[in-house]
Amino acid sequence: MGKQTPRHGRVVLVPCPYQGHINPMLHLGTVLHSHGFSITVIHTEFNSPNPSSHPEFTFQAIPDSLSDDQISSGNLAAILLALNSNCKTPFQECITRMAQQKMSDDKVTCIIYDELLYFAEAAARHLKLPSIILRTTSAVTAQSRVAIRQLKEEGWDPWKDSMSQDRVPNLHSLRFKDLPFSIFGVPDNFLELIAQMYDVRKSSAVIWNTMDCLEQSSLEQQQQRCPIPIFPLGPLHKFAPVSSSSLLNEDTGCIAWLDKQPCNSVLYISLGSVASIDETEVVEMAWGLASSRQRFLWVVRPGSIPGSEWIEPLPEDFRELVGERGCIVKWAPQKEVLAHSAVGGFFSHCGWNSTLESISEGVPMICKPCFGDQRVNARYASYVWGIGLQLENKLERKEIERAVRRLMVDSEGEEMRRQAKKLKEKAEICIKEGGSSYNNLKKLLELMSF
Ligand SMILES: O=c1ccn([C@@H]2O[C@H](COP(=O)(O)OP(=O)(O)O[C@H]3O[C@H](CO)[C@@H](O)[C@H](O)[C@H]3O)[C@@H](O)[C@H]2O)c(=O)[nH]1
Repeated sequence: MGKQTPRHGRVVLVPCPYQGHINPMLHLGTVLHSHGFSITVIHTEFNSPNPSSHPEFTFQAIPDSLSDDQISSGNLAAILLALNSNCKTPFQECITRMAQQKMSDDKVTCIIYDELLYFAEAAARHLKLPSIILRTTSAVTAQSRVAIRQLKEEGWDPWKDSMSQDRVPNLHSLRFKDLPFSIFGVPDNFLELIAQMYDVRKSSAVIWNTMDCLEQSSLEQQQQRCPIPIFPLGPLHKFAPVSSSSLLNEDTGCIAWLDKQPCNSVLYISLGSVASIDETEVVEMAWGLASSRQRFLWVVRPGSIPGSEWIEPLPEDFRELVGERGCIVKWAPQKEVLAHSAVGGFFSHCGWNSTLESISEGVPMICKPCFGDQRVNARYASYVWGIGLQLENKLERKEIERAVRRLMVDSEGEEMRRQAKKLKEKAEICIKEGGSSYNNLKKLLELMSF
């Protein structure tokens, strides 16, 4: 699709202040900017994105009134509910100020908000502006969140059954243990969030960072239930020129290290920006990696091992033993890493961005979901798409050693790599001219000429 001028007005983006949500929102912003929209990102003070990563956008912070105690509690559901009640007024005031300051040909024409920040929809209505939802998880996740609510209404206790291997009625690929339970906060908070997120009646459309080729039937089912149009535009990071929107500093030295490793020989390990892993499991992980005798690039986020600043719990003799065979960093340029020819596998928590990024580069996965939608993604990667193997239990060295060798050495891993390459090709077709995401973008742009 060629670039269009003149500009179509200003779109306000409202990202949820976590890395896995900021990334797809800013990628979407880049896509819209390349099609003639001016972009303003209105964000919370908490976890604010780095404006220098996108000099073509305008950034405006609004007060979020989160206390230090709330932030450090890690209780995501409570933080999100607080953001939704604290941010509506400052957000409205910010847009009103923008309207007073801007020229009339650059007025705000639309608000696009993360599904978790539904306050933006109420504010948009108050300001008489159209709003669009961005969904940053999979379509199956949406189906299964709604299923949790329905099961609850029918008298089941999904929290009690959260380790059950039984299949979920009407979602036959999933077991109860794959449902996207939140480990944060009380169930009632979680159910309230779900109810708000999927009440779409007052918005104009839903943009979804997923692809028809991955989730066609779930998307069709979602569209049947949804009174507004759904536009699957994934993978968004491939639609836009990749510019980093990292909240943490990326250690680019690991790319030089990868350059020295043979093709498909390195297992990349990362659990995303939120999940943590306890000290015992980290040590098990280390010894599992050591005895697998495979090369690895391991992201250990500072603070992600509770009680430690960084990798203090890793035994000294492990670090000596792996020597040149392993590289440990605090944060990596993940998309570049996954695209590197030396990377042959991804040990992932299966956050939706990581899953899409792995698929986009044809890299098979060892799936170790930690919470929420990661369980659904891990199940789909392993059981439905055949591009990964899932670790079902607490991390234990023998199981890790076996999994690493199955993926990186055995013919089973080769087969998953073949499957992953096929999905990569399908994803590439989605965003090319005539592909489903490409066509959906065209339709979205028509709708956005409000
Ligand atoms: O060293 C690293 C590690 C990660 N990333 C990036 O960080 C993002 C991580 O996103 P994701 O894989 O989705 O994981 P989380 O950070 O855990 O994301 C949260 O948000 C996602 C989208 O809603 C959900 O799917 C997850 O379950 C939820 O934890 C990705 O774009 C990665 O490329 C880096 O750039 N460098």
